[in-house]
Amino acid sequence: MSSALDELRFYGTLAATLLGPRYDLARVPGPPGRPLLGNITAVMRPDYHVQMLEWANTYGGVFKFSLGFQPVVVVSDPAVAVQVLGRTPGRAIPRKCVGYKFFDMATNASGAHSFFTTSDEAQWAAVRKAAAAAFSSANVKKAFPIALRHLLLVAESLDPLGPQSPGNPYTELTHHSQHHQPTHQDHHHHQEQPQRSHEGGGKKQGRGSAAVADTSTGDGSVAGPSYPSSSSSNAAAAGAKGRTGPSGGSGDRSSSSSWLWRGPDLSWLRSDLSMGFRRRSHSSASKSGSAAVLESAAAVAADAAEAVGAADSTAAAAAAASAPSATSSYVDLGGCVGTGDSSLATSLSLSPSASSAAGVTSEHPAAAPCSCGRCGANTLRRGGGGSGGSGGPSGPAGPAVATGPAGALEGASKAAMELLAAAPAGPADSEAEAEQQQLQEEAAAGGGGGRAAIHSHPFYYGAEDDGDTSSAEDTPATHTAAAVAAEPGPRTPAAGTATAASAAALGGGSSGDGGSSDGGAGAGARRCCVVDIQEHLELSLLHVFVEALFGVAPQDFPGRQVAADMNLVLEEANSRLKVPLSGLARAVTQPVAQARIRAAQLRLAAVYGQLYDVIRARGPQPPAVTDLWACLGRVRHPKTGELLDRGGLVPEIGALMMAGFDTSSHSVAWALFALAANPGAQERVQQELDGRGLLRRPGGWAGGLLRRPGTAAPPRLPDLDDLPQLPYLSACIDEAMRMYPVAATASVREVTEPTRVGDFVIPPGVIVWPMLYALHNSVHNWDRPDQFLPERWLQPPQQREAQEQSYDGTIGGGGSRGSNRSGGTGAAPVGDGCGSGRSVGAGGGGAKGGGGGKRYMPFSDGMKSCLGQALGLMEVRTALVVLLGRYSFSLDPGHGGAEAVRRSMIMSLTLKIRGGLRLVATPLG
Ligand code: HEM
Repeated sequence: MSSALDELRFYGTLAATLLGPRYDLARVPGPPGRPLLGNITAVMRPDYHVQMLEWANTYGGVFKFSLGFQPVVVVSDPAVAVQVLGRTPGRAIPRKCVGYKFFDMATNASGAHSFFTTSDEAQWAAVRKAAAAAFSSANVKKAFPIALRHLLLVAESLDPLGPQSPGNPYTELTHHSQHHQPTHQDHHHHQEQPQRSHEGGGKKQGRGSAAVADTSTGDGSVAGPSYPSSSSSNAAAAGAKGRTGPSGGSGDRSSSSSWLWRGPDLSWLRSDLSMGFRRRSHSSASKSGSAAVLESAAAVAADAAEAVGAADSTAAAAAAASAPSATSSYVDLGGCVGTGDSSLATSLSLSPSASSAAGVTSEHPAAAPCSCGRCGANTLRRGGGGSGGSGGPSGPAGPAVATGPAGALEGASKAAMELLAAAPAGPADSEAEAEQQQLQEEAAAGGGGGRAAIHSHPFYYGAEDDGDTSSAEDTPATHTAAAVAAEPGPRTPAAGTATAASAAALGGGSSGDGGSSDGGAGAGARRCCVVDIQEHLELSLLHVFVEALFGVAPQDFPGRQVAADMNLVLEEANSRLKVPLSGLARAVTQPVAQARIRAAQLRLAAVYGQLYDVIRARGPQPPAVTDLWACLGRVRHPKTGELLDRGGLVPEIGALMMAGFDTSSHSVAWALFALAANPGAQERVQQELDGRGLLRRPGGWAGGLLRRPGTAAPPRLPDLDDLPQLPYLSACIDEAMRMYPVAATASVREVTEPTRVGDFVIPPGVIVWPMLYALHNSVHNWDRPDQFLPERWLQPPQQREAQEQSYDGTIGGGGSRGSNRSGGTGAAPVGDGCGSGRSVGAGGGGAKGGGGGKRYMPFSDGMKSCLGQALGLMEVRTALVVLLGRYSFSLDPGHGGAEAVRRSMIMSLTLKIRGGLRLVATPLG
């Protein structure tokens, strides 16, 4: 109700302003609007940023549209954008972040503002200052091994036929995402073209093949049956979409509308709003989730302080290594979760023994197909193989198809298995085996030496030692070792056999780099897997966030539920942002949907509250401890001087979480999309990785015919110093972030006093919106903006500048286009391997607005620019190095081509792909 009053008050003020003195608003060009509605109908689309870009191309770098009575001035002129964003508080134009009040929905349940959503409150300055210390390059360095570990696990999970680390939380995503739940968007596509399956389609292609282009024509040439539409696939999709909890449709990432179209789903009523963190062990199973977390919090804080005080980093590593092991593994939630049969809360409280009693396994998940008979979890879908290996129609999806390992084993030719088993191990084997042995020894020793940095982290959130007998393999440390050890190459005999057998069963259908798109007699037996990469990245980078910045082990964190809830709430926030008073209207017309969103909000708030408890339980920290949780714990209220209480800190925790994983995960997803759609660029990245030993190399050969699976040499693990040494990869990242700046609509401001924006004097109350998507894609700012051209970032700065001048558009009267880039060779990059590459932009004279301009600012600019830029870039680069070093990616033909994917873009705080980004991941080597 208070937010409704806020809205009414806002429009009252605005009306008074507009009836007052005259301004230049009427002179600002823009699309004609309808009486009363203005342009609401034009922007009531999930990809409204595309509409804004069209208007920017038509009306120029400063144009106006209206949401009912609310005028909005959109800025894509670089010089004016910089002026509006304000580089320093003193020079900033007076404004507040009015649009962002809706995103308070995602940061807390009470409607209080967080620092992300304000810029004028004193508390913003206090929190920003405190949090900034946590994003130092030293802390980014500390976060690197954590990010690497999670991303290795993600990489491992993309090859479900390969060995999996026990409890790899991403494997279950992969396997669920073998099935595709048609989204509303898909229905549109399906109307346009024959339905298709991802199931082993003979038209799957590998690197360099042209089939992606073929499918982008939407000609329906990809053979295969229709998507599964049975309840089993619904259940699987529910899992895949993170609908793990009682929120019903909340986990469906396809769109907020999806759950509306599905009709009322009252399963959320069974919600357990408390959603405590997961219990850790047998003994803690009787305690509340929070209690279990809090119990260990003090130990973590002690470790942290001790680590800081320790004379060298070895001591810190030792402190972490000596932390008792986590005693619970991720529970394979199976396909049943999200069907309403069991809530995540219930699943989370399963102790390891209970898990195994329930059939939960930490073995290769494919060895444990869900027995529910409905969800079809763990059945595999493969491109270029199986029944579709020869280009013929593939078998129907679902549990009935023996596509899992059992089926693979059954179907495997015994002779092929023997041949593969008998093939001599090449040098790669022995090397890799030695490496595996080393890793296992390290893991057994609890980290230390060599790659110990990966295995240990001073803030590793160890469980209490309660005599639990769970294996130490469950610790994140050994996950890393296992993940690395599981790189194709050395295999345990069982896994190797299964893989070989499966590969044989796949019949040599090629989706590999041979480019044979029709399966059949591919030179190497390849397997590939269709994954919703967005989902993997969201969850893994959320885990990185909580582990690196809050010192909370992901096992203790309901990551899938949080990601799903965040998606739901953010989409709602976006709709409210566009349509005035829509929140009020929806509360009346869609009470069930609104209640579901409210439930998600409350769950999120409960999670933030638990993180607050963790911070307080660890107690005050010495100034040398600069981890985010410690920094936040020190923030004092600017007026009272007291430490921020729960009401003050919870919204800030929520804001940081909101800002901290959605952005980086979708930046990676967009880069992978761009590279999947541009196989030539992808190959060049991989050549670059190869040059630094970061690419998985082909393995040995069996009988001269088949590449012997399991013999590929694992790539070297990247270290932080590798990241800036990959110029072509950096260029691809820059280009992907240019075309798809995830925080595309960030930076919405309301001017609070008469303000000059470009040539126009704008009255207070008007929303001024420097729109990054339009800035990055406007024809006025870029040559061929709709083309993915990494090369444009490789030119020497001077040449680039000259080129920029040559297509210096009509906006800004020849103003400078400070070509900031995200690192590497960019102007004035800050720091080292984790360097943010932040530059202040090569502003030149003559730009309209007088401040110079930057036409590339994916992290925004000015006093509210991204705090986590260095961390975010490190995550993006690490993810791409790890994933592209092990797989080649192509678009799932089911998407209907690259253009169709682009048409599925939605803006939901961040730019994402409705229904997920499905990529075919084909192991290299
Ligand atoms: C590639 C990844 C990322 C991108 C593209 C990105 C982009 C942005 C952008 C455009 C803004 C400005 C929003 C505005 O103008 O209101 C912003 C703000 C912010 N970002 Fe990021 N971000 C990324 C990663 C991160 C990470 C990993 C964190 C860590 C927690 C983070 C924390 C923040 C915070 C706290 C703010 C608000 C600053 C303030 O309001 O003063 N970001 N980000």
